Amino acid sequence: MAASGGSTGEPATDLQDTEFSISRVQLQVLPHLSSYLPDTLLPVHINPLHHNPFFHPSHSFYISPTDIVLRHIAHDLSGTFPPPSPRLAYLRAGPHHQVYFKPSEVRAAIVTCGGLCPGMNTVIRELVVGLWELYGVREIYGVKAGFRGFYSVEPLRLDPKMVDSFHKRGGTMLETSRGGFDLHKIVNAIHHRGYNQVYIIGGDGTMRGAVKIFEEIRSRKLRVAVTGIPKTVDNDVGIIDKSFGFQTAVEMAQQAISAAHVEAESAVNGIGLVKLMGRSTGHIALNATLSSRDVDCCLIPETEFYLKGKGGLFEFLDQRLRENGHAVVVVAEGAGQDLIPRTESQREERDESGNLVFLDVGGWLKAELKKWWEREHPNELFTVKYIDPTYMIRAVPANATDNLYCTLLAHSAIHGVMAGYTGFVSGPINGNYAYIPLDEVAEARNEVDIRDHKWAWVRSVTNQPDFARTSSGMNG
Ligand SMILES: Nc1ncnc2c1ncn2[C@@H]1O[C@H](COP(=O)(O)OP(=O)(O)OP(=O)(O)O)[C@@H](O)[C@H]1O
Ligand SMILES: O=P(O)(O)OC[C@H]1O[C@](O)(CO)[C@@H](O)[C@@H]1O
Ligand SMILES: [Mg+2]
Repeated sequence: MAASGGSTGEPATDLQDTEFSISRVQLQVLPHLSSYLPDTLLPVHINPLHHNPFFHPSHSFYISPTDIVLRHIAHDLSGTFPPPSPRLAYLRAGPHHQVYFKPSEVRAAIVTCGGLCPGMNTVIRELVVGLWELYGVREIYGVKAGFRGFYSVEPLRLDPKMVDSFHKRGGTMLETSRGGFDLHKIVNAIHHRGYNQVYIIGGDGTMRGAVKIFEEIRSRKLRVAVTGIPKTVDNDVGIIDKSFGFQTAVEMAQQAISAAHVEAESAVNGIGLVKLMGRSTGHIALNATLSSRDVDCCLIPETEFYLKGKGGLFEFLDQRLRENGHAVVVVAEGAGQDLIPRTESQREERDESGNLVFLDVGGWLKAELKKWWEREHPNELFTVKYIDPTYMIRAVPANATDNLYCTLLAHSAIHGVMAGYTGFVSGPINGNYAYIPLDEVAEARNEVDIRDHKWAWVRSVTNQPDFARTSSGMNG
Protein backbone atom coordinates (compact mmCIF):
# COMPACT_ATOMS: atom_id res chain seq x y z
CA MET A 1 0.00 0.00 0.00
CA ALA A 2 1.40 3.40 -0.93
CA ALA A 3 0.04 6.67 0.37
CA SER A 4 -0.94 9.26 -2.19
CA GLY A 5 0.48 12.72 -2.01
CA GLY A 6 -3.04 14.09 -2.54
CA SER A 7 -3.55 17.54 -3.97
CA THR A 8 -0.70 19.09 -1.99
CA GLY A 9 1.87 17.96 -4.50
CA GLU A 10 4.01 16.52 -1.71
CA PRO A 11 5.81 13.32 -2.57
CA ALA A 12 3.86 10.24 -1.54
CA THR A 13 5.17 8.41 1.49
CA ASP A 14 5.91 4.80 0.77
CA LEU A 15 4.27 2.84 3.57
CA GLN A 16 5.29 -0.58 2.32
CA ASP A 17 7.97 -1.07 4.94
CA THR A 18 5.90 0.29 7.74
CA GLU A 19 2.68 -1.57 6.97
CA PHE A 20 1.22 -3.07 10.11
CA SER A 21 2.24 -6.67 10.20
CA ILE A 22 0.82 -9.06 12.76
CA SER A 23 3.94 -11.21 12.44
CA ARG A 24 5.98 -8.39 14.00
CA VAL A 25 3.69 -8.13 17.03
CA GLN A 26 4.67 -10.08 20.10
CA LEU A 27 1.78 -10.79 22.44
CA GLN A 28 3.06 -11.02 26.00
CA VAL A 29 1.80 -14.34 27.30
CA LEU A 30 -0.21 -14.21 30.50
CA PRO A 31 -0.02 -17.05 32.98
CA HIS A 32 -3.30 -18.99 33.17
CA LEU A 33 -4.54 -21.52 35.71
CA SER A 34 -4.90 -24.04 32.86
CA SER A 35 -1.14 -23.89 32.22
CA TYR A 36 -0.43 -25.82 35.42
CA LEU A 37 -3.73 -27.42 36.42
CA PRO A 38 -5.46 -30.33 34.64
CA ASP A 39 -8.81 -29.75 32.90
CA THR A 40 -10.54 -31.97 35.46
CA LEU A 41 -9.79 -29.35 38.14
CA LEU A 42 -10.84 -26.48 35.92
CA PRO A 43 -14.38 -26.83 34.65
CA VAL A 44 -15.42 -23.87 32.53
CA HIS A 45 -18.71 -22.01 32.87
CA ILE A 46 -20.60 -19.44 30.84
CA ASN A 47 -19.90 -15.94 32.15
CA PRO A 48 -22.71 -15.00 34.58
CA LEU A 49 -22.81 -11.57 32.89
CA HIS A 50 -24.60 -13.38 30.08
CA HIS A 51 -27.67 -13.61 32.30
CA ASN A 52 -27.20 -10.37 34.19
CA PRO A 53 -30.32 -8.22 33.65
CA PHE A 54 -28.21 -5.02 33.43
CA PHE A 55 -25.97 -6.22 30.61
CA HIS A 56 -26.82 -7.11 27.06
CA PRO A 57 -23.76 -8.95 25.87
CA SER A 58 -23.38 -8.67 22.12
CA HIS A 59 -20.83 -10.40 19.95
CA SER A 60 -18.13 -7.80 20.65
CA PHE A 61 -18.88 -7.60 24.37
CA TYR A 62 -16.46 -10.37 25.27
CA ILE A 63 -12.72 -10.24 24.91
CA SER A 64 -11.19 -12.84 22.62
CA PRO A 65 -7.58 -14.06 22.84
CA THR A 66 -6.78 -11.95 19.77
CA ASP A 67 -7.91 -8.63 21.26
CA ILE A 68 -4.69 -6.77 21.92
CA VAL A 69 -3.34 -3.41 23.02
CA LEU A 70 -0.04 -2.26 21.52
CA ARG A 71 2.55 -0.98 23.97
CA HIS A 72 4.05 1.62 21.62
CA ILE A 73 1.60 3.41 19.40
CA ALA A 74 3.70 6.34 18.18
CA HIS A 75 5.21 5.56 14.83
CA ASP A 76 7.57 7.48 12.56
CA LEU A 77 6.55 6.81 8.97
CA SER A 78 9.85 8.08 7.55
CA GLY A 79 11.63 5.13 9.09
CA THR A 80 14.22 7.40 10.73
CA PHE A 81 13.24 6.09 14.14
CA PRO A 82 12.26 2.48 13.59
CA PRO A 83 9.72 1.14 16.09
CA PRO A 84 10.90 -1.47 18.59
CA SER A 85 10.72 -4.86 16.90
CA PRO A 86 8.85 -7.03 17.62
CA ARG A 87 6.12 -4.66 18.79
CA LEU A 88 4.99 -5.67 22.25
CA ALA A 89 1.30 -6.23 22.77
CA TYR A 90 -0.87 -7.17 25.73
CA LEU A 91 -4.26 -8.83 25.99
CA ARG A 92 -7.04 -6.26 26.19
CA ALA A 93 -8.80 -6.30 29.54
CA GLY A 94 -12.47 -7.18 29.82
CA PRO A 95 -14.98 -9.97 30.36
CA HIS A 96 -14.48 -13.35 28.72
CA HIS A 97 -17.31 -15.54 27.48
CA GLN A 98 -16.09 -18.47 29.54
CA VAL A 99 -15.03 -18.25 33.15
CA TYR A 100 -12.99 -20.67 35.25
CA PHE A 101 -14.71 -20.00 38.57
CA LYS A 102 -18.24 -20.83 39.63
CA PRO A 103 -19.29 -17.73 41.61
CA SER A 104 -20.60 -19.84 44.51
CA GLU A 105 -17.12 -21.41 44.90
CA VAL A 106 -15.16 -18.16 44.94
CA ARG A 107 -13.44 -17.02 48.14
CA ALA A 108 -11.76 -13.74 47.29
CA ALA A 109 -9.14 -11.97 49.41
CA ILE A 110 -8.17 -8.31 49.07
CA VAL A 111 -5.05 -6.80 50.67
CA THR A 112 -3.44 -3.33 50.63
CA CYS A 113 0.31 -2.87 51.24
CA GLY A 114 2.86 -0.02 51.33
CA GLY A 115 2.13 3.70 51.69
CA LEU A 116 -1.21 5.40 51.17
CA CYS A 117 -2.49 6.68 47.86
CA PRO A 118 -5.76 8.41 46.94
CA GLY A 119 -8.21 5.84 45.60
CA MET A 120 -7.20 2.73 47.58
CA ASN A 121 -10.61 2.61 49.20
CA THR A 122 -12.32 3.03 45.84
CA VAL A 123 -10.43 0.03 44.46
CA ILE A 124 -11.46 -2.04 47.51
CA ARG A 125 -15.07 -0.88 47.14
CA GLU A 126 -15.21 -1.68 43.45
CA LEU A 127 -13.60 -5.09 43.88
CA VAL A 128 -16.28 -5.96 46.42
CA VAL A 129 -19.19 -4.46 44.48
CA GLY A 130 -17.90 -5.81 41.15
CA LEU A 131 -17.42 -9.36 42.43
CA TRP A 132 -20.82 -9.25 44.12
CA GLU A 133 -22.95 -7.52 41.51
CA LEU A 134 -21.28 -8.53 38.24
CA TYR A 135 -20.44 -12.12 39.08
CA GLY A 136 -22.58 -13.04 42.07
CA VAL A 137 -19.65 -13.78 44.38
CA ARG A 138 -20.64 -13.76 48.06
CA GLU A 139 -17.47 -14.66 49.96
CA ILE A 140 -15.15 -11.67 49.92
CA TYR A 141 -12.57 -11.03 52.63
CA GLY A 142 -10.43 -8.04 53.48
CA VAL A 143 -6.98 -8.98 54.71
CA LYS A 144 -6.03 -6.39 57.30
CA ALA A 145 -2.64 -4.74 57.83
CA GLY A 146 -0.83 -5.63 54.61
CA PHE A 147 1.02 -8.87 53.80
CA ARG A 148 1.55 -9.73 57.46
CA GLY A 149 -2.24 -9.74 57.92
CA PHE A 150 -2.59 -12.97 55.90
CA TYR A 151 -1.06 -14.94 58.76
CA SER A 152 -1.58 -12.74 61.81
CA VAL A 153 -5.01 -11.07 61.75
CA GLU A 154 -8.54 -12.41 61.31
CA PRO A 155 -9.91 -11.29 57.93
CA LEU A 156 -12.84 -8.95 57.58
CA ARG A 157 -15.89 -10.22 55.68
CA LEU A 158 -16.91 -7.59 53.11
CA ASP A 159 -20.16 -6.94 51.27
CA PRO A 160 -21.48 -4.05 49.15
CA LYS A 161 -23.37 -2.44 52.01
CA MET A 162 -20.27 -2.32 54.16
CA VAL A 163 -18.10 -0.71 51.48
CA ASP A 164 -20.79 1.60 50.13
CA SER A 165 -19.12 4.89 51.10
CA PHE A 166 -15.47 3.74 51.03
CA HIS A 167 -14.73 5.85 47.94
CA LYS A 168 -15.44 9.01 49.91
CA ARG A 169 -12.62 8.33 52.34
CA GLY A 170 -8.87 8.62 52.00
CA GLY A 171 -6.46 5.90 53.13
CA THR A 172 -7.34 2.23 53.25
CA MET A 173 -10.14 0.81 55.36
CA LEU A 174 -8.22 -2.47 55.40
CA GLU A 175 -5.14 -0.79 56.94
CA THR A 176 -1.73 -1.22 55.42
CA SER A 177 1.82 -1.92 56.57
CA ARG A 178 5.38 -2.30 55.38
CA GLY A 179 7.54 -5.40 55.94
CA GLY A 180 6.11 -8.67 57.28
CA PHE A 181 6.60 -10.51 54.00
CA ASP A 182 6.90 -14.18 54.95
CA LEU A 183 6.22 -16.09 51.74
CA HIS A 184 5.49 -19.49 53.25
CA LYS A 185 3.27 -18.16 56.00
CA ILE A 186 1.34 -16.07 53.47
CA VAL A 187 0.81 -18.90 50.98
CA ASN A 188 -0.05 -21.34 53.78
CA ALA A 189 -2.66 -18.88 55.02
CA ILE A 190 -4.09 -18.44 51.52
CA HIS A 191 -4.35 -22.22 51.21
CA HIS A 192 -5.78 -22.87 54.66
CA ARG A 193 -8.37 -20.13 54.47
CA GLY A 194 -9.48 -21.47 51.09
CA TYR A 195 -8.94 -18.25 49.16
CA ASN A 196 -8.96 -18.93 45.41
CA GLN A 197 -8.75 -15.33 44.20
CA VAL A 198 -6.18 -12.93 45.68
CA TYR A 199 -6.24 -9.22 44.83
CA ILE A 200 -3.05 -7.45 45.92
CA ILE A 201 -3.02 -3.64 45.91
CA GLY A 202 0.38 -2.00 46.39
CA GLY A 203 3.47 -0.34 44.95
CA ASP A 204 6.68 -1.68 43.42
CA GLY A 205 7.69 -3.62 46.55
CA THR A 206 4.23 -5.13 46.81
CA MET A 207 4.30 -6.19 43.16
CA ARG A 208 7.64 -7.96 43.73
CA GLY A 209 6.07 -9.74 46.71
CA ALA A 210 3.01 -10.62 44.61
CA VAL A 211 5.24 -12.23 41.97
CA LYS A 212 6.74 -14.48 44.66
CA ILE A 213 3.29 -15.39 45.99
CA PHE A 214 2.08 -16.21 42.49
CA GLU A 215 5.17 -18.35 41.76
CA GLU A 216 4.84 -20.25 45.04
CA ILE A 217 1.14 -20.87 44.40
CA ARG A 218 1.95 -22.13 40.91
CA SER A 219 4.73 -24.40 42.15
CA ARG A 220 2.35 -25.85 44.77
CA LYS A 221 -0.24 -26.25 41.96
CA LEU A 222 -2.96 -24.49 43.95
CA ARG A 223 -6.14 -23.42 42.21
CA VAL A 224 -5.65 -19.79 43.21
CA ALA A 225 -5.53 -16.79 40.85
CA VAL A 226 -3.33 -13.87 41.91
CA THR A 227 -3.56 -10.36 40.52
CA GLY A 228 -1.71 -7.16 41.34
CA ILE A 229 -3.25 -3.69 41.26
CA PRO A 230 -0.43 -1.13 41.09
CA LYS A 231 -0.76 1.66 43.64
CA THR A 232 1.81 4.39 43.88
CA VAL A 233 1.27 8.05 44.52
CA ASP A 234 4.78 8.58 43.11
CA ASN A 235 3.64 7.22 39.69
CA ASP A 236 6.86 5.21 39.54
CA VAL A 237 5.41 1.98 38.12
CA GLY A 238 6.25 1.44 34.46
CA ILE A 239 4.30 0.22 31.38
CA ILE A 240 0.92 1.59 32.55
CA ASP A 241 -0.03 5.14 31.53
CA LYS A 242 -0.16 6.38 35.11
CA SER A 243 -1.09 5.07 38.50
CA PHE A 244 -4.38 5.75 40.23
CA GLY A 245 -4.40 8.61 42.72
CA PHE A 246 -1.62 10.42 40.94
CA GLN A 247 -3.87 13.10 39.44
CA THR A 248 -5.48 13.73 42.81
CA ALA A 249 -2.04 14.07 44.36
CA VAL A 250 -0.96 16.60 41.74
CA GLU A 251 -4.09 18.65 42.38
CA MET A 252 -3.39 18.68 46.11
CA ALA A 253 0.25 19.55 45.49
CA GLN A 254 -0.86 22.57 43.51
CA GLN A 255 -2.76 23.87 46.50
CA ALA A 256 0.44 23.73 48.55
CA ILE A 257 2.33 25.52 45.79
CA SER A 258 -0.33 28.25 45.65
CA ALA A 259 -0.03 28.77 49.40
CA ALA A 260 3.77 28.92 49.15
CA HIS A 261 3.42 31.47 46.36
CA VAL A 262 1.11 33.67 48.44
CA GLU A 263 3.48 33.49 51.43
CA ALA A 264 6.51 34.29 49.28
CA GLU A 265 4.82 37.16 47.44
CA SER A 266 3.66 38.70 50.70
CA ALA A 267 7.12 38.86 52.26
CA VAL A 268 10.19 40.94 51.56
CA ASN A 269 12.61 38.62 49.79
CA GLY A 270 10.25 35.72 50.40
CA ILE A 271 10.94 32.14 49.40
CA GLY A 272 8.13 29.57 49.38
CA LEU A 273 9.54 26.08 49.67
CA VAL A 274 7.34 23.02 49.08
CA LYS A 275 8.41 19.42 49.58
CA LEU A 276 6.42 16.85 47.63
CA MET A 277 6.44 13.07 47.57
CA GLY A 278 8.62 11.22 45.13
CA ARG A 279 11.17 8.75 46.52
CA SER A 280 13.00 8.08 43.30
CA THR A 281 10.84 9.82 40.72
CA GLY A 282 9.79 13.44 40.45
CA HIS A 283 6.47 13.05 38.64
CA ILE A 284 4.35 14.82 41.26
CA ALA A 285 6.80 17.72 41.51
CA LEU A 286 7.12 18.01 37.74
CA ASN A 287 3.38 17.89 37.00
CA ALA A 288 2.47 20.24 39.83
CA THR A 289 5.16 22.66 38.64
CA LEU A 290 3.92 22.64 35.07
CA SER A 291 0.30 23.09 35.99
CA SER A 292 0.77 25.75 38.68
CA ARG A 293 3.08 28.16 36.72
CA ASP A 294 4.09 29.69 40.07
CA VAL A 295 7.27 27.67 40.47
CA ASP A 296 10.74 29.14 39.95
CA CYS A 297 12.70 25.97 40.53
CA CYS A 298 11.75 22.29 40.55
CA LEU A 299 14.21 19.79 42.02
CA ILE A 300 13.64 16.08 41.37
CA PRO A 301 15.58 12.89 42.13
CA GLU A 302 16.39 12.28 38.46
CA THR A 303 18.54 15.41 38.30
CA GLU A 304 21.41 16.57 40.43
CA PHE A 305 21.70 20.07 41.80
CA TYR A 306 24.14 22.02 43.91
CA LEU A 307 23.80 25.06 46.10
CA LYS A 308 26.89 27.27 45.93
CA GLY A 309 28.91 28.81 43.13
CA LYS A 310 28.27 29.66 39.52
CA GLY A 311 25.16 27.99 38.11
CA GLY A 312 24.09 26.86 41.58
CA LEU A 313 20.73 27.23 43.32
CA PHE A 314 21.78 30.17 45.51
CA GLU A 315 22.98 32.22 42.57
CA PHE A 316 19.73 31.53 40.71
CA LEU A 317 17.54 32.46 43.69
CA ASP A 318 19.54 35.61 44.32
CA GLN A 319 18.79 36.71 40.79
CA ARG A 320 15.10 35.75 41.08
CA LEU A 321 14.68 37.69 44.32
CA ARG A 322 16.28 40.72 42.72
CA GLU A 323 13.98 40.45 39.66
CA ASN A 324 10.68 39.46 41.31
CA GLY A 325 11.10 39.99 45.04
CA HIS A 326 10.04 36.39 45.73
CA ALA A 327 10.58 32.82 44.52
CA VAL A 328 8.92 29.40 44.83
CA VAL A 329 10.99 26.22 45.04
CA VAL A 330 9.49 22.74 44.76
CA VAL A 331 11.59 19.80 45.87
CA ALA A 332 10.73 16.11 45.62
CA GLU A 333 11.61 14.18 48.78
CA GLY A 334 14.21 12.02 47.02
CA ALA A 335 16.10 14.96 45.47
CA GLY A 336 19.44 16.04 46.88
CA GLN A 337 19.67 13.13 49.35
CA ASP A 338 23.38 12.76 48.58
CA LEU A 339 23.99 16.41 49.53
CA ILE A 340 22.54 16.19 53.04
CA PRO A 341 25.11 15.23 55.66
CA ARG A 342 24.23 11.90 57.32
CA THR A 343 25.45 10.27 60.47
CA GLU A 344 26.64 6.66 60.31
CA SER A 345 23.33 5.39 61.71
CA GLN A 346 21.30 7.56 59.34
CA ARG A 347 23.23 5.99 56.48
CA GLU A 348 22.00 2.56 57.55
CA GLU A 349 18.43 3.40 58.55
CA ARG A 350 15.77 1.41 56.67
CA ASP A 351 12.00 1.12 57.02
CA GLU A 352 10.34 -2.24 57.71
CA SER A 353 10.31 -3.08 54.00
CA GLY A 354 14.04 -2.37 53.65
CA ASN A 355 13.66 1.00 51.89
CA LEU A 356 16.32 3.59 52.84
CA VAL A 357 14.86 6.20 55.21
CA PHE A 358 15.26 9.64 53.64
CA LEU A 359 16.30 12.78 55.46
CA ASP A 360 14.05 15.83 55.21
CA VAL A 361 15.41 17.64 52.16
CA GLY A 362 12.96 20.52 52.75
CA GLY A 363 14.12 21.19 56.32
CA TRP A 364 17.74 20.94 55.27
CA LEU A 365 17.22 23.29 52.32
CA LYS A 366 15.41 25.82 54.48
CA ALA A 367 18.33 25.89 56.94
CA GLU A 368 20.88 26.17 54.13
CA LEU A 369 18.95 29.03 52.49
CA LYS A 370 18.88 30.96 55.76
CA LYS A 371 22.61 30.48 56.34
CA TRP A 372 23.35 31.59 52.80
CA TRP A 373 21.24 34.75 53.10
CA GLU A 374 22.76 35.74 56.44
CA ARG A 375 26.18 35.22 54.96
CA GLU A 376 25.56 37.14 51.72
CA HIS A 377 23.00 39.78 52.74
CA PRO A 378 23.24 40.15 56.53
CA ASN A 379 21.27 43.39 56.71
CA GLU A 380 18.40 42.55 54.39
CA LEU A 381 15.05 41.05 55.29
CA PHE A 382 14.52 37.45 54.18
CA THR A 383 11.83 34.83 54.80
CA VAL A 384 11.59 31.15 53.93
CA LYS A 385 8.16 29.56 54.40
CA TYR A 386 8.50 25.80 54.24
CA ILE A 387 5.36 23.81 53.46
CA ASP A 388 5.48 20.03 53.78
CA PRO A 389 2.16 18.62 52.49
CA THR A 390 3.58 15.18 51.76
CA TYR A 391 1.07 13.15 53.79
CA MET A 392 -1.82 15.50 52.98
CA ILE A 393 -1.54 14.87 49.27
CA ARG A 394 -1.74 11.11 49.58
CA ALA A 395 -4.26 10.84 52.42
CA VAL A 396 -7.19 12.48 50.63
CA PRO A 397 -9.99 10.65 48.79
CA ALA A 398 -9.57 10.28 45.04
CA ASN A 399 -10.98 12.94 42.72
CA ALA A 400 -13.66 12.08 40.17
CA THR A 401 -11.21 11.08 37.42
CA ASP A 402 -9.23 8.84 39.75
CA ASN A 403 -12.43 7.32 41.12
CA LEU A 404 -13.49 6.28 37.63
CA TYR A 405 -10.02 4.97 36.95
CA CYS A 406 -10.09 2.89 40.16
CA THR A 407 -13.44 1.42 39.17
CA LEU A 408 -12.22 0.35 35.73
CA LEU A 409 -9.05 -1.10 37.25
CA ALA A 410 -10.97 -3.15 39.79
CA HIS A 411 -13.47 -4.43 37.26
CA SER A 412 -10.71 -5.28 34.78
CA ALA A 413 -8.91 -7.24 37.47
CA ILE A 414 -12.08 -9.19 38.32
CA HIS A 415 -12.81 -10.04 34.67
CA GLY A 416 -9.24 -11.31 34.21
CA VAL A 417 -9.28 -13.44 37.33
CA MET A 418 -12.71 -14.91 36.54
CA ALA A 419 -11.32 -15.82 33.10
CA GLY A 420 -8.64 -17.90 34.83
CA TYR A 421 -5.67 -15.57 34.32
CA THR A 422 -3.21 -15.32 37.16
CA GLY A 423 0.11 -13.59 37.84
CA PHE A 424 -1.06 -10.47 36.01
CA VAL A 425 -1.76 -6.79 36.49
CA SER A 426 -4.46 -4.73 34.83
CA GLY A 427 -3.81 -1.18 33.80
CA PRO A 428 -4.25 1.40 31.06
CA ILE A 429 -1.79 1.37 28.16
CA ASN A 430 -2.29 4.21 25.72
CA GLY A 431 -5.76 4.69 27.17
CA ASN A 432 -6.86 1.07 26.77
CA TYR A 433 -7.07 -1.31 29.70
CA ALA A 434 -4.82 -4.32 29.28
CA TYR A 435 -3.50 -7.34 31.16
CA ILE A 436 0.25 -7.32 31.74
CA PRO A 437 2.33 -10.14 33.24
CA LEU A 438 2.95 -9.34 36.90
CA ASP A 439 6.70 -9.92 36.72
CA GLU A 440 7.02 -7.38 33.90
CA VAL A 441 5.26 -4.72 35.95
CA ALA A 442 7.27 -5.57 39.07
CA GLU A 443 10.48 -4.79 37.18
CA ALA A 444 9.32 -1.83 35.07
CA ARG A 445 10.22 1.60 36.41
CA ASN A 446 8.73 4.90 35.37
CA GLU A 447 11.28 7.63 35.85
CA VAL A 448 11.18 11.19 34.56
CA ASP A 449 13.15 11.23 31.31
CA ILE A 450 15.14 14.42 31.66
CA ARG A 451 16.05 14.28 27.96
CA ASP A 452 12.48 14.52 26.73
CA HIS A 453 10.18 17.46 26.05
CA LYS A 454 8.47 17.51 29.42
CA TRP A 455 11.58 18.26 31.42
CA ALA A 456 12.69 20.81 28.82
CA TRP A 457 9.27 22.39 29.28
CA VAL A 458 9.80 22.59 33.05
CA ARG A 459 13.13 24.28 32.47
CA SER A 460 11.58 26.76 30.05
CA VAL A 461 8.70 27.53 32.44
CA THR A 462 10.99 28.02 35.43
CA ASN A 463 14.16 29.21 33.71
CA GLN A 464 16.07 27.29 36.34
CA PRO A 465 19.67 26.36 35.67
CA ASP A 466 20.45 22.85 34.48
CA PHE A 467 22.98 22.53 37.29
CA ALA A 468 25.53 21.20 34.82
CA ARG A 469 28.81 21.11 36.70
CA THR A 470 31.40 23.52 35.41
CA SER A 471 34.93 23.88 36.72
CA SER A 472 33.79 26.89 38.72
CA GLY A 473 30.58 25.19 39.96
CA MET A 474 30.91 23.92 43.51
CA ASN A 475 29.22 21.04 45.19
CA GLY A 476 27.34 21.48 48.45
N1 LIG B 1 11.44 -7.76 46.89
C1 LIG B 1 10.39 -8.05 47.67
N2 LIG B 1 9.98 -9.32 47.83
C2 LIG B 1 8.93 -9.62 48.60
N3 LIG B 1 8.21 -8.71 49.27
C3 LIG B 1 8.56 -7.43 49.18
C4 LIG B 1 9.67 -7.01 48.37
N4 LIG B 1 9.80 -5.69 48.47
C5 LIG B 1 8.81 -5.28 49.31
N5 LIG B 1 8.07 -6.32 49.72
C6 LIG B 1 6.92 -6.28 50.62
O1 LIG B 1 5.87 -5.54 49.99
C7 LIG B 1 5.20 -4.73 50.94
C8 LIG B 1 5.20 -3.30 50.50
O2 LIG B 1 6.52 -2.88 50.16
P1 LIG B 1 6.99 -1.36 50.33
O3 LIG B 1 6.85 -0.98 51.75
O4 LIG B 1 8.31 -1.24 49.70
O5 LIG B 1 5.87 -0.52 49.59
P2 LIG B 1 5.46 -0.46 48.07
O6 LIG B 1 4.59 -1.62 47.75
O7 LIG B 1 6.67 -0.29 47.24
O8 LIG B 1 4.53 0.81 48.09
P3 LIG B 1 4.99 2.34 48.09
O9 LIG B 1 6.47 2.39 47.93
O10 LIG B 1 4.25 2.91 46.94
O11 LIG B 1 4.51 2.88 49.38
C9 LIG B 1 5.89 -4.93 52.28
O12 LIG B 1 5.11 -5.82 53.05
C10 LIG B 1 7.24 -5.52 51.90
O13 LIG B 1 7.73 -6.41 52.89
O1 LIG C 1 6.19 7.40 55.59
P1 LIG C 1 5.80 6.21 54.83
O2 LIG C 1 4.41 5.77 55.06
O3 LIG C 1 6.77 5.09 54.97
O4 LIG C 1 5.78 6.58 53.29
C1 LIG C 1 6.68 7.41 52.66
C2 LIG C 1 6.91 6.95 51.25
O5 LIG C 1 5.75 6.48 50.64
C3 LIG C 1 5.59 7.03 49.35
O6 LIG C 1 4.53 7.92 49.42
C4 LIG C 1 5.30 5.98 48.33
O7 LIG C 1 4.07 5.43 48.62
C5 LIG C 1 6.89 7.73 49.03
O8 LIG C 1 6.74 8.86 48.24
C6 LIG C 1 7.43 8.02 50.40
O9 LIG C 1 8.83 7.98 50.40
MG1 LIG D 1 7.86 1.48 46.79
